[in-house]
Amino acid sequence: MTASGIGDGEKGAAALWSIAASAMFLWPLVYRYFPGIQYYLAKYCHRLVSLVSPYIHITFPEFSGERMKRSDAYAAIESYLAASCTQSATKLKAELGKDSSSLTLSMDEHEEVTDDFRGARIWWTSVSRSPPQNSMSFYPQPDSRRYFRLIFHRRHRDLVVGSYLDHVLAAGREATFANRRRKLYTNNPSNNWYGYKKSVWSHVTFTHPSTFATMAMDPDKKKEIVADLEAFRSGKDFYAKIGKPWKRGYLLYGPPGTGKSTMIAAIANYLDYDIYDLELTSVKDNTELRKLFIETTGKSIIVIEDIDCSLDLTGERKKKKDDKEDDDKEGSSDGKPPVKPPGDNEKQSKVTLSGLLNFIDGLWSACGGERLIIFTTNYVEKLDPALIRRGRMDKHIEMSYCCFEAFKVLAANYLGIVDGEHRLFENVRVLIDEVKMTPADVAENLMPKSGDEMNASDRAMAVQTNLHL
Ligand SMILES: Nc1ncnc2c1ncn2[C@@H]1O[C@H](COP(=O)(O)OP(=O)(O)OP(=O)(O)O)[C@@H](O)[C@H]1O
Ligand SMILES: [Mg+2]
Repeated sequence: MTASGIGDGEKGAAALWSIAASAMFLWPLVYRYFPGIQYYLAKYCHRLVSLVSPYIHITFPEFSGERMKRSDAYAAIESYLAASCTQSATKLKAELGKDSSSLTLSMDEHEEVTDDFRGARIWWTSVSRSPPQNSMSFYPQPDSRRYFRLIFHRRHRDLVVGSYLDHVLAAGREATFANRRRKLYTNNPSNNWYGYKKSVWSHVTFTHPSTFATMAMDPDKKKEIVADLEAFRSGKDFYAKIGKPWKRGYLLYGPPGTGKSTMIAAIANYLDYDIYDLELTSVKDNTELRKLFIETTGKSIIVIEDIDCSLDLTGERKKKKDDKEDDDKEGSSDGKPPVKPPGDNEKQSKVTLSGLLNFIDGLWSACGGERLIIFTTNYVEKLDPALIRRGRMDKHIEMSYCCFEAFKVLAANYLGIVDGEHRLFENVRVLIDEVKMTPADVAENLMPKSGDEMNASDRAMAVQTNLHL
């Protein structure tokens, strides 16, 4: 019986091996004649599993909206998992944290962690799928697609969908904001020759030290600006109530060296916002401008410096042979002038004034909210009134020559002289109103020139001498 049993077992094993070998042999043939079979097999297997499995899967892809924009939900989940679940993860990735001295850990790809919420156990997996590689292609391969997968038991469905996901998104957003290092973005030049571009913005960490305390300007004006920023920051409900998108436009105008760029840095530091420094002359057309806008995040400042140099507002439009064909639909009909980058006609940007107006307060400008848009110019009178009317540029701030109050701030910053207690201050007070000197010029005179050679008095004297000239 034993012998016959062994014999049957051997026969069974042999039969199994022969079926497996036949399957292995036949599979390429089946695959060849029914190329879509893999898809159907996977589909029906999945259906079968979901019929018997009590678990529900939800995926959160990194890019949504036809890959136009990185998903906020994905970013929030990434931060949430980094903050609350990395203890149990064994594969982690590290990045520099907010102050650049400590490292922030987050979940690496293909890692799984668990989370517990009001008695329910939840599994999170980070997945990355590479697209099929085409070794013969001249074009760069697209990036891999990443997503988070959430798995939980059916009986927790209401809890997870109703409360847990809200909790994850809220905690994740908070963690993102607390951990982030502020960024200074600039727009990448238009598509390269094969039309492929990874991201419309590139960034560096924003570390400008300017603050309102170091800004040299009339103190009343300073207070007014700070109050305006405060009202904006806390005005979410108010903007919703009056039916306006949560954004505000600032126009900073004045001669060179009066602190317009310094003011932008001070505003960003005060509000703790990112800066998007938009180089308009390298934007190809209105469509690209809109794309750039969509890719900006909330709590940010969009800056266009020297707007008078970016847009030709004299109305003279260079006629090119192929102008008609090339004109952007939105821009060509209104006869508004295009942006003229200096020099190179071939690469001429086709952003129009109407495109820019749309960018500031068209329908798209409402995406996201909590954004300041700041224009700077040396020649406010050159700008089209439509561009700077209230509603687009809500607050006009004149940055002017150095007044005595501003000088006192610079003296305190550069020389450590507080409350105007210096014998030369009376002379400066009289002279500074007579001579137009920019804060940049005053600051340069107050800079120590060679180590400790020059003391505070000498530097104050240098300012006075310059005022006499
Ligand atoms: N109001 C100010 N308060 C403090 N520092 C100032 C001020 N204005 C100018 N400065 C100093 O002068 C330098 C140049 O100023 P800034 O670049 O802000 O001028 P700007 O108005 O942007 O000039 P431009 O029109 O040429 O761009 C700054 O680095 C800063 O040190
Ligand atoms: Mg500037």
